[in-house]
Amino acid sequence: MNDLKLLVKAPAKINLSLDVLGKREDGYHEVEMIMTTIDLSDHLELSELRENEIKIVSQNRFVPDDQRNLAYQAARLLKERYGIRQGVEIAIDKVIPVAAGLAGGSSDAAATLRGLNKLWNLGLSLDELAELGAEIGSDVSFCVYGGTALAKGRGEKITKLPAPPNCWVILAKPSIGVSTAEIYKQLDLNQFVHPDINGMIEAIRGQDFQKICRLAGNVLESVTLKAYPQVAHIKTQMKRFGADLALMSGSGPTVFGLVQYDSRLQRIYNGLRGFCGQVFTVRLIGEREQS
Ligand SMILES: C[C@](O)(CO)[C@H](O)COP(=O)(O)OP(=O)(O)OC[C@H]1O[C@@H](n2ccc(N)nc2=O)[C@H](O)[C@@H]1O
Ligand SMILES: Nc1ncnc2c1ncn2[C@@H]1O[C@H](COP(=O)(O)OP(=O)(O)OP(=O)(O)O)[C@@H](O)[C@H]1O
Repeated sequence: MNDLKLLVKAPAKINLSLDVLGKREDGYHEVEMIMTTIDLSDHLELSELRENEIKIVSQNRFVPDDQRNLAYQAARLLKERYGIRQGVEIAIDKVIPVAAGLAGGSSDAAATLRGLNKLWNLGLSLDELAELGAEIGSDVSFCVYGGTALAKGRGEKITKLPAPPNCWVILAKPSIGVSTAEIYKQLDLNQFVHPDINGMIEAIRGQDFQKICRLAGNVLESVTLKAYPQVAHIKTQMKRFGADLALMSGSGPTVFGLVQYDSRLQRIYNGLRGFCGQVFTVRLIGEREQS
């Protein structure tokens, strides 16, 4: 039987910069990334259950409905850490493509942490939720805060940044999924040029759209573009159709384009729709939402 319900939004992220500094002893890589949230969101409905269980409901067949789901792991972590005996049903209306490089699962986990903090009156701060999030996955801490940030360490050390200048974001995802672990594993640290992260921070602070486009870079492209030539093709076409920037997000395979003026949007969208599985046109969110 259901009692209280809460709706929570879980927005996707893109990486404006993604640099890898080296491999760590724990098997992870030391990264420096600039991440920003975009207006493409999953919607979660959290409902109290009388039974002491975590139930995942989703219509999307690629979303696991058991402990493999990152939202499940978030609920279990809070239950164990704070001795919660109540159950919860987490209904996930999946909008963000799965295994796409857009942190869909991580954002669902972060939204679950934020939502259950309210539903169960835990009184945790965003910083505390972000620290818990790091136990679930490297992108979860950023997703707890949202907005725009520099992420260091294995991705969990977050420094807030201002929102980039407003623009359109075109997302193009070919119909393949990419394993993040596999891409990191194949990365050759001598095979790429490091993006200028400090320059990118300056460009964001200075609201310089052209400089942002010039300095954006993702070293994981050195692996994914070789392994999946269709991703490289999308990048080339997106630029050709008129995007100011075309870059892969995370470990891919989604490519995002930034476009400042509406006049070019339709042309790029139509061009990509011709050959690419899923195409979305959205806005940057850029600013943190209040918890
Ligand atoms: C590619 C990005 O999405 C960019 O935002 C993140 O770096 C990856 O974040 P994520 O999917 O939350 O990653 P996790 O679930 O923590 O890790 C998945 C796998 O990716 C590799 N991994 C991840 C993060 C990192 N800094 N170094 C790594 O080598 C590890 O093999 C790990 O087992
Ligand atoms: N809530 C969830 N939504 C989608 N996938 C999930 C979820 N929980 C677990 N997964 C599993 O995680 C895998 C990666 O999915 P996800 O959409 O999070 O990847 P991603 O966007 O590439 O993540 P990142 O950008 O953080 O590397 C999926 O194949 C799926 O099995």
